[in-house]
Amino acid sequence: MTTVTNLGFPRMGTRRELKPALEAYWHDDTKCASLLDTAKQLRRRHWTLQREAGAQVVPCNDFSLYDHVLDTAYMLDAIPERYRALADADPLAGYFALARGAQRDDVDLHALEMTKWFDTNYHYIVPELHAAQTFRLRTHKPVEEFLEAKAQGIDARPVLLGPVSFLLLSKTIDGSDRLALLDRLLPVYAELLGKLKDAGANWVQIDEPCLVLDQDMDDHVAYRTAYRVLAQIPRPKLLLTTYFGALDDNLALASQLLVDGLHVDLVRAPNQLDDVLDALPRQHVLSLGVVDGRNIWRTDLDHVLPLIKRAHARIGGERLQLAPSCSLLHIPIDVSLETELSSELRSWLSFGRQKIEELRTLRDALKSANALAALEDARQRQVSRRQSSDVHRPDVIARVDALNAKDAQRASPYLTRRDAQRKRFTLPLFPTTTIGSFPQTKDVREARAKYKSGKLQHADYEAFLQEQTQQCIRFQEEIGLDVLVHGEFERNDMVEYFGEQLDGFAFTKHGWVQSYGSRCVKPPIIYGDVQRPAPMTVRWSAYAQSLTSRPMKGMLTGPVTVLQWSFVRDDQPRSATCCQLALALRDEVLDLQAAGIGIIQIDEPALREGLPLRRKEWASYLDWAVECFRVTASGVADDTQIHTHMCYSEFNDIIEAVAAMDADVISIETSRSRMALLDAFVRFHYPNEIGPGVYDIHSPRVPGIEEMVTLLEKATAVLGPEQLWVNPDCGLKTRGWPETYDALQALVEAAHIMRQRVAVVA
Ligand SMILES: Nc1nc2c(c(=O)[nH]1)N[C@@H](CNc1ccc(C(=O)N[C@@H](CCC(=O)N[C@@H](CCC(=O)N[C@@H](CCC(=O)O)C(=O)O)C(=O)O)C(=O)O)cc1)CN2
Ligand code: MET
Ligand SMILES: [Zn+2]
Repeated sequence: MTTVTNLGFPRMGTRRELKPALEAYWHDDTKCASLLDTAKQLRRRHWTLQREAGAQVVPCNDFSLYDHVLDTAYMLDAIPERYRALADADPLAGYFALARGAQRDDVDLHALEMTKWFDTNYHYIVPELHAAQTFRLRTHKPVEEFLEAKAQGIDARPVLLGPVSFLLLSKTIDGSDRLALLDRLLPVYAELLGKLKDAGANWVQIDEPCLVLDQDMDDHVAYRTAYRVLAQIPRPKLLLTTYFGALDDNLALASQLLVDGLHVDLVRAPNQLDDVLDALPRQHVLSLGVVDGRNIWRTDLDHVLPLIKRAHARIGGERLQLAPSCSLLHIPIDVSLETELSSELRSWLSFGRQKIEELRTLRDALKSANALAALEDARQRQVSRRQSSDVHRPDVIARVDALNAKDAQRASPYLTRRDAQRKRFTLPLFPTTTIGSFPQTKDVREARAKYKSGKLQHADYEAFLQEQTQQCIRFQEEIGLDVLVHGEFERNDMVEYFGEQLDGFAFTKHGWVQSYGSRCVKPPIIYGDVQRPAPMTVRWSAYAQSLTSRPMKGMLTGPVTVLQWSFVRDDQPRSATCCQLALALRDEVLDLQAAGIGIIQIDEPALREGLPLRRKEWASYLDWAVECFRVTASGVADDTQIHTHMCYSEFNDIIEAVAAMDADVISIETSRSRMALLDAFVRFHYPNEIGPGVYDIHSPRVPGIEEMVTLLEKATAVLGPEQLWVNPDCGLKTRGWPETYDALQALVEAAHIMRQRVAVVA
């Protein structure tokens, strides 16, 4: 009979219980037992919840105290030498040191790199390997979590990150070939699988998400080798699990690997079903990802049921499993907690629990007529969404339709604008600025929490924010920054803040999704046509400008980033929604200009992560993404200076698109790479101005003046001094005031030194 399964569950808890437990332990390591106890309770609660919702197979080892890639590296003992003493003495402290670094007594360890998990807003820790890397089983976490579930009467299916994806998601520090380590890695996977079998596991979900990427011949050989070796040992059955896209040209390979079943993503890639059915070996189990693990909409069951029936007719119920498209890590847990949403909107939504319930309905619909009522209910929800006048706004559609090429084009070419702007602002060489946010201290967050819960009056909250903004501006003036910012104290998050003010958006109370470690975001939900009922940032920017005679930079989040970090409607192309956002933000840009704000920054840190996973789809994405940015930015006069900001980006592949954005100034993150990320701009002869970050804001460490001067010298060696700005890598919201004060003072001093050096040469 067809089985309802799940591939992974959020870890943080419906009330983010894991977050304070983690942060308490990081602050005070005597809280260790309490952290582990919270974690155990969460696992138990989540297994029970999934069973109650209808999952017959629930995952284990999907839980993590920080990140599952880090767990895998740690388990395999793939930890760099510098952490080893600490990890041996105190395994938990060693584990977190890899993720967060450690400074105490005689220990000073920096953290491993963190990067985006495929095209999600989740970040994983990048394992750091080298040519002489060896592996062994350092922990038995998957076995322990399997036994923990078993003790609770649950026969869970352990999740492992597969050996090939593990290597492909890692990096080597010596430039050696990651896949060359496979031979050494496989015996450890074999040992682990043997132990899982001994513990009683019948099946293991082995994730190889890299199978949806462009993979070359070497990668293919690695998959073949891996699963041939793992076929030769006594082990549980393996469900080879792929998600976030189509197998496409990797399908033949995936179906030939010596495993026992295959999971495919039919949400992102519904069209692959027939090919998958054709390729599937006769004994294989097939797991169909039919509800969207990446988004929060209820599934159109009438659309999905025929797919399932087709598979059922071909392979029968025994070999068929129904699942979310991917782990539910990327969505919140339970929509029934969102009592403040309108009941109509809520009826369109499905969070983790509801996704599993939908799978149960589908399973029931396959086998009996009893599910008719549930199907009809689901149908009504779709109809109500399709017909809602809240969703569909003819005036918005008309405005998008009326867009033309001129709307995406500044009035004059860059050099003309540059002259107009130089006349207007008379900035020195190496102008200094920051990226927008200043420390979001506990005070700021507490005041907002009190205001939102009604414990702080509106006027008092306003006065508090004004006070913060004033202090921030005084501080910037004192240390001598050239272009100021207001500090973003009024914003909870750079995306949520805008979502809260736009029509077509809804926001949740408990819809937290893990971004990295204990840090979460609450992505807004774009459910309808987007419109801006009133200016969003003008009041704070104008207030800030009124406090200083220096230029105040307006601060907006760009359309692509708002899109990328929200839950986006699935009833029209993402590009259409992005276009609506671009128009709403264009109006904001124009209102800022009208209010006298002459410099406006439009942040697009997520532009690059929105790139499709397959290269053949890049061009069409970049076309509309850049176009949307330009629609937002292009309405202004020549002497209004448009900045953009992109952090965590590798620019080599997309430099043409970045240039096509035609921002007058772009700030980027370059300090960790010691300016290496600048190479693309140099090679491309990027014509506009650039602020390469000279201060790594991800660490409390304060960079010295000379260190920043050295970075600026490097930049000046390859770009003209008149092209360069001086700024940190990103906003300062996660920093504290003391280090911010010292670091920015040093940054201004570094710019002074550069000005003198250039003047002497001239
Ligand atoms: N959307 C988004 N995605 C992003 C980024 C980003 O800035 N935004 N940056 C990159 C890195 N990701 C990050 C993600 C989250 C955080 C972060 O600091 N998150 C905060 C929550 C931020 C927030 O929304 N805060 C709200 C709510 C704060 C809160 O939890 N309030 C408590 C009470 C707090 C108190 O009394 O101290 C409550 O409501 O219970 C606010 O400031 O208003 C956290 O997890 O701690 C930082 C970086 C990539 N993706
Ligand atoms: C993740 S990019 C952040 C940009 C934003 N203006 C800030 O300074 O926080
Ligand atoms: Zn940034």
